[in-house]
Amino acid sequence: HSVAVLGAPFSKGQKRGGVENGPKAIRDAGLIERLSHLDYPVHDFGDLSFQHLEKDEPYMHVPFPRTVGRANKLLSGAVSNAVGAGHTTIMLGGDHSLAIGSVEGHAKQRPDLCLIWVDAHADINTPFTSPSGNLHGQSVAFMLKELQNKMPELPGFSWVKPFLSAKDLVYIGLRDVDPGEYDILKDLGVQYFTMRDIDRLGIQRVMEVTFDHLLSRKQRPIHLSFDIDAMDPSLAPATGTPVNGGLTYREGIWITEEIHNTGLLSVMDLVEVNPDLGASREAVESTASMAVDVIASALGQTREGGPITQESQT
Ligand SMILES: N[C@@H](CC/C=C/[B-](O)(O)O)C(=O)O
Ligand SMILES: [Mn+2]
Ligand SMILES: [Mn+2]
Repeated sequence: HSVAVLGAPFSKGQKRGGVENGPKAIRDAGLIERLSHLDYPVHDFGDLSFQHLEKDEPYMHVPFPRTVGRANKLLSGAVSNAVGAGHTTIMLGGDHSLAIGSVEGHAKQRPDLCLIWVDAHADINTPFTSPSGNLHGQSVAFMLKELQNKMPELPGFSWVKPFLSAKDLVYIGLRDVDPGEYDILKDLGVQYFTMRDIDRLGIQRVMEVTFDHLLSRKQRPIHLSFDIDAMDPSLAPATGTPVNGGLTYREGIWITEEIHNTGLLSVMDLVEVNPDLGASREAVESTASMAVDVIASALGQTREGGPITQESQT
């Protein structure tokens, strides 16, 4: 099958300028060229253009709700079309509020999808539990059926009907979870692996348990929502909410190689690359290059040159 690349230059899910330049930074790091070496056609759909609404007062302490809601409605349609056309779709962010549109649009085509959220953060605050009000820290709360009665009617989001069950979600890389998020994760029994869990179990076991949890009853499409801040800040410094003690390069690439090997990857988000936040040009380039490596390995690029075969895994 073919690959579609879709840029989403958007930043209003949080307050730090520059993340809207993420798609360009990732492209400038050679994404399309790298994907051209893989064995299927790549269609670059370019970048979506988002309207910034003039009147968009905060709701409670949540900034730009209508702008974020509108952007995600547009993105949902674009992702739905790309998946419907048979493409494995790569969405380049932009901040992580874009996952609302990306996963919702994917679920319109593949309602049986499961979601693997690789991130230092859980992004599962409601407007009531959020310490910042920033919607990039609330994305998952809009998706979950079990949180429907905990969510207010946010202006701009009436089009979003919760579509995901807590059992269809797994987190990998958590290390900065707010108290309200912790309560939600525990109440809903969400399967998650913190960085401590990864140190205890090792990344191979984490992926085995993840796939057993999500795929053992039946194989189904995977939505991988990869926040670049899951990686250790030494590897991805140019991002809005860096947290020490992140994934090593090899852990990050193990995750994406294993997801590729399921043959079930359908949509991948790569978000939160903010080229304005790198302390140097090298810092920006290493962050964007990390993003390209993560995407390329999720799409089949291997470290041993050819396809990863059974014997090479022994
Ligand atoms: N939990 C914090 C941080 C949110 C982080 C969002 B990110 O994972 O998309 O970077 C908040 O809700 O403000
Ligand atoms: Mn995130
Ligand atoms: Mn994050």
